[in-house]
Amino acid sequence: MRKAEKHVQTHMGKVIWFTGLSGSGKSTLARMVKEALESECLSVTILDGDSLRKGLNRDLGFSSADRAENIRRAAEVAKMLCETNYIVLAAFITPFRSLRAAVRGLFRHEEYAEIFLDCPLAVCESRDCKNLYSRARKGEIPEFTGISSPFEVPENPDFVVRTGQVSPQDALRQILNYLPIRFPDLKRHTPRIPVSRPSQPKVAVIGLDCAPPSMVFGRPDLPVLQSLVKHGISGKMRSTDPPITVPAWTTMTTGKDPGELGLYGFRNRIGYGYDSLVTVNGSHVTVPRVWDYLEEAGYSSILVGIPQTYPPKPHNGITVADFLAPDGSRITYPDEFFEELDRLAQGEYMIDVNNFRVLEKSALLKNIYTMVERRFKVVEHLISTQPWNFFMMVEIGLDRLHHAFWGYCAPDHGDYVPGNPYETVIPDFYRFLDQWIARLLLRFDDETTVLVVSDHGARSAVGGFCVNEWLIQNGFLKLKEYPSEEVPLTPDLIDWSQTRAWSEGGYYARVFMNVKDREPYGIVEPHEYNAVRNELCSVLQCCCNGNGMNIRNRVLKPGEIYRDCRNFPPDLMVYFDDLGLRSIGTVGSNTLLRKRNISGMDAANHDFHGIFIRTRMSDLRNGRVVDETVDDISCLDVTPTILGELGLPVPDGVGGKPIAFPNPGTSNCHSKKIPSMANTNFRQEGFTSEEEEIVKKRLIDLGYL
Ligand SMILES: Nc1ncnc2c1ncn2[C@@H]1O[C@H](COP(=O)(O)OS(=O)(=O)O)[C@@H](OP(=O)(O)O)[C@H]1O
Ligand SMILES: Nc1ncnc2c1ncn2[C@@H]1O[C@H](COP(=O)(O)OP(=O)(O)O)[C@@H](O)[C@H]1O
Repeated sequence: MRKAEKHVQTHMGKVIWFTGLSGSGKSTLARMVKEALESECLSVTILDGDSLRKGLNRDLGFSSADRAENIRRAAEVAKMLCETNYIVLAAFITPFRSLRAAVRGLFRHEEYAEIFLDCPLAVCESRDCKNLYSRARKGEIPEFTGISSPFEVPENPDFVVRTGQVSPQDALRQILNYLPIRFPDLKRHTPRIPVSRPSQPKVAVIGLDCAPPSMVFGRPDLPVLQSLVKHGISGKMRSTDPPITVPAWTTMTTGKDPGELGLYGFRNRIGYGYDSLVTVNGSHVTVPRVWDYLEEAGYSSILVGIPQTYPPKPHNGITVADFLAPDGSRITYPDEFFEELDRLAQGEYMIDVNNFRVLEKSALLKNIYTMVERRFKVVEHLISTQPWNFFMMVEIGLDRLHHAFWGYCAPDHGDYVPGNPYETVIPDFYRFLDQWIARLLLRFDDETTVLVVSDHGARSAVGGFCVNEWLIQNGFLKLKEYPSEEVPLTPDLIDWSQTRAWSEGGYYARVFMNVKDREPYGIVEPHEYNAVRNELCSVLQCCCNGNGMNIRNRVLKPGEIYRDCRNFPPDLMVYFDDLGLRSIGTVGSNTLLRKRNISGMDAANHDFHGIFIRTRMSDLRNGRVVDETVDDISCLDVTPTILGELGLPVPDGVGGKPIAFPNPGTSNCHSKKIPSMANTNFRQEGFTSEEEEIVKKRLIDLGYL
C-alpha cells in the first residue's frame, strides 16, 4: 500500500515556462514560486536564460537562430529534469510564437503550462534593473528584445499575470492559486497565500436577472432579503432604455449608458446593411468594466454568469461566463477551470435552460432549479476558496422562470386561473433564492459590502403588437409580396425602393429608417430624415390597434436619451402600451394585435424598474438598523457604488453616482490611475456564423427576438 502510494506521488514532474520581456519579472517570480513550492517539500529547480547563457549556452547570442537554439537546449534540459520529477521553472524571454510552440510540443498537456508575464515595455524599461534598456536605446546592445528585436505577444498562454500592474506578492498569489487548477495533482502541495489583508474591503454583488421590486420588497417570507433591506439602503432601480439584459448589466458594470456602449440590444447592428444584426458578446464591450478598474488597483475578482463576459478574458481572478455562449464552449478563465466546473456543480454546469419553449412545464421548472442550484454550488466553492475583493454573479434562472410561469402566477394576467398547479412557483422560487443568499452571506466577512441588484423588472404582457404590419398598413414598409403565412421579416421580402422604415421585434421595437446614402437602397432623403422620423414618432405614439382602439406607446429617439450614440443606433425605439404589449416583428398575420407569435409568447414582458440593495456585512452582523430607501437609483449608479465601497475614485466619463447614504464619507479613497483603452486590449471577435445561429436560435426561443 505504502509502495503504491509512493508510486502515485512520484509522478510530479512539471514545466512552468515564464515568458515575457526582460524586466517583466520572470526571474523574480520563478524564485518566489520556487521558495513557496519548496516549503511544501517539492523538488523545484529554476532554468534562467541569464544563467544558462553564462554556461551551457555561452556560445549563443541573440540572433533569431541563436535564440531558437538557446530555447531548444533549455527545453530539452527542462524535459530531462521533468522526467526525473522536478518541477522546472523556466525563465526565458522566448520572444517568438514559433519558439513557444516548439517548447509546448515537447511536453504532455498535463505537465506543461506557459505563463505570460504581461508587462508594458515602458514599465520594464523604467525598471531597467540591469541597465540594459538604456544601453540598447543608445545602440550599444544590438537586437535587444522590445527595442530592436520583436517580442510577439503570446496568443494562447495558459495564464497571464499583469506584472506591470500588481506587486510581486500579488503576482505570486495569482500563480499559486492558478497552479492547482492547472495541475490538480499539485493541489495538496500548493501553499496558500492569505487571501487578502484583513483590512481590505470587499464587494459582493448578487445579481437576480428580472427581479421586480414588487417581488422582493416587503415580503416577510424572504427573511434574508428583508434583513439586507433593514440593515442597508435600498430602492427600485431604473433600468436602461431598453430595459433588457444585455445593455442593462453592461451599463451596471461599466457606468456607461447603452448609447455610449454602442449596444442597443441582444442583436446589434454592425453597419447600415439590411442584414447587419449580430448577437453581441463580451468582445463588443469596448470600454473598461468595473473589474478592470479594480484590477488596476490590485484587486482580484470572481465573476460568474455576468452577461457579456463570453469569451472570457484574462484577468486577475476567475470568470465563469454567461448564457450568451455557444453550447459546449469553454466558458472559464483560467481555461483549465472549465474542467472543474461540473465537479463543483455536482452535475453538468448549465449556462441556461435549453428547449425553453419545448419542454413540458414541470420539466422546465425542474431544469431551472437544477441550473440555479448548480451555479450557486460553484459560487459557494469559489468565494470560500479563492481570493477576491470583488465577487459578482448574475442568476438568469429567475428571468427564465418569470417568462415561463408569469401567466400562472399573476392575478392581473388574462391567462391566470386561480388554483392552477403552478400558481405559487414564482414566490416559491424567490424563497429558494433567499435561502441561497443566506448561504453566501455566511461566507462574507465583516469587511464585505453586499449588493443585490436586478437589471429590470417584469410585468404582465397581454400580447404583442405587430409593428411591421402596422408599418405596412401606414405606408412606411412595402413587401414585394405579402406572405401567405406568418414569417419573420427578412430583407429579401422587402421592396426597398418603396420602404421608408422597418422594425425588429422583441420586448420592444427598434425601428430603422431606410435613408439614402446610408442604407444600401435608401430612399429617405437625408434632408427629409428629421421630418419623416418626427412623423413616424408622432403617429407611433398613439396608434390604432386594429380593433378600433388607440394604444399609447412610448417612442424614444436615441440621440435624446443617451449621452452619446456610438456604433449604429436604431432611429426610434418603441415600447408598445408602455411595455404592456411586446413588439412582434413577423409579417403575414394580417392583424395588428396578437395574443401569441410564432415562437409562442410568454406571459411576462420586462418592466422599467429592477431592485437595488446595498448592505454592509458589519451592519448586518451588528444588528445596526439603517433601513433607508433611496428614490432615484439607476443602473448607472452600480459601478460608482462598487468603486466607492472599495475606496476608489470614479473615473472621468463613468456616469451615475455612488449610492452611499448614510455614510458617504467613510470610504478610504486612494488615488488610483484609470486604465486606458490601450491596456485593456479589447478585440472585437463576435461569434462565428455557426455560433451566431446557435445563439440566435436560443434568443428566439427565449423570446428576445
Ligand atoms: N539583445 C538582447 N535581447 C534580450 N535580452 C538580452 C539581450 N542581450 C542580453 N540580454 C540578457 O539576456 C537575457 C535573455 O536571455 P533569454 O535566454 O531569456 O533570451 S531568449 O529567450 O533567447 O530570447 C535577458 O535577461 P532577462 O532580463 O532575465 O530577461 C537580458 O539580461
Ligand atoms: N508583479 C511583479 N512581478 C515580478 N517582478 C516585479 C513585479 N513588480 C515589480 N517587479 C520588479 O521588477 C523586476 C523584475 O526583474 P526580473 O525578475 O529580473 O525580470 P526578468 O527576469 O523578466 O528580466 C524586479 O526588480 C521586481 O522586483
